[in-house]
Amino acid sequence: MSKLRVAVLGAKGRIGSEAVRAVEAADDMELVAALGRGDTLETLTETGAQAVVELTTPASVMENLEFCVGHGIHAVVGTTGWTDERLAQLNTWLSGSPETGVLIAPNFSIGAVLTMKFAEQAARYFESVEVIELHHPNKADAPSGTATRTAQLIAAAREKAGVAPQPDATATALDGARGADVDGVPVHSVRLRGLLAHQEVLLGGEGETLTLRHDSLHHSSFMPGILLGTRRVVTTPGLTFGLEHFLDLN
Ligand SMILES: NC(=O)C1=CN([C@@H]2O[C@H](COP(=O)(O)OP(=O)(O)OC[C@H]3O[C@@H](n4cnc5c(N)ncnc54)[C@H](OP(=O)(O)O)[C@@H]3O)[C@@H](O)[C@H]2O)C=CC1
Ligand SMILES: O=C(O)C1=N[C@H](C(=O)O)C[C@H](O)C1
Repeated sequence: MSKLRVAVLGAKGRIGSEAVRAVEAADDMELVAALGRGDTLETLTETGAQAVVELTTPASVMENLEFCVGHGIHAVVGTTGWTDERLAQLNTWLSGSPETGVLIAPNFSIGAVLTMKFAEQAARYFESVEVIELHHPNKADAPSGTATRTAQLIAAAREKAGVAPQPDATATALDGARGADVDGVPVHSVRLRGLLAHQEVLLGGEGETLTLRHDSLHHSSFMPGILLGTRRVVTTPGLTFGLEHFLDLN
């Protein structure tokens, strides 16, 4: 069987360099390009890349995806910074290339995806919920894409269940003391040397609390998800948001 021809964008970065090694080690894939900043995207067509793993920066990802989708190259995207406007733009590009698949995964770690799903399930049973994400200090964005997605899922589940806004009697606060407000869910960002990528979802009800915690201890934690996403995206046209859609969860 012929191998899937895969390219990595952001190949010199923290996660991109790990992805290069993971693709090289996968029996069913061939790494045809490993591109960094300044490298030409034409390399993707010249090398016949069928799928791209996009791990760059929010400032670069849209230009890269416009090229990939425009050339019918499937994409697996870990880069953060997704807004409704960006998703609409991407869908417009995809409508002009209906056989192309794009997976955007706020987090490729299976444990992190499950944490999001568990938080979504638990959200309607508790009065209060707050998210704390903790990352290495070189991370460019806050809150993390994972925390933003987690808060959005929680908020949607609570709205669907008709849960009242959570209690919070704060009358005065220093700017930022109560975190960022993501759809009504407070999200707190910690940046600390020694950490990689961690998240806690704190849920509180009458006389009890539930804490969901996930820790990515090494960039290898993201690789099974990247490889799974790459294998699946080539047969899944259109936009898929979240690795959970490829995990056969019910
Ligand atoms: N979904 C997930 O599971 C995960 C997502 N991420 C996300 O992935 C992104 C990258 O993270 P991380 O590796 O830590 O960041 P890094 O800064 O270490 O890596 C990004 C790399 O992309 C390069 N780059 C920038 N623009 C381009 C471009 N146009 N073409 C090719 N390469 C480019 C950068 O080059 P230069 O240094 O010259 O700027 C850098 O080498 C972030 O958005 C992060 O949040 C990270 C981990 C897991
Ligand atoms: O920048 C990182 O490191 C990570 N970014 C992603 C995010 O913002 O959620 C995924 C993971 O948390 C690691």
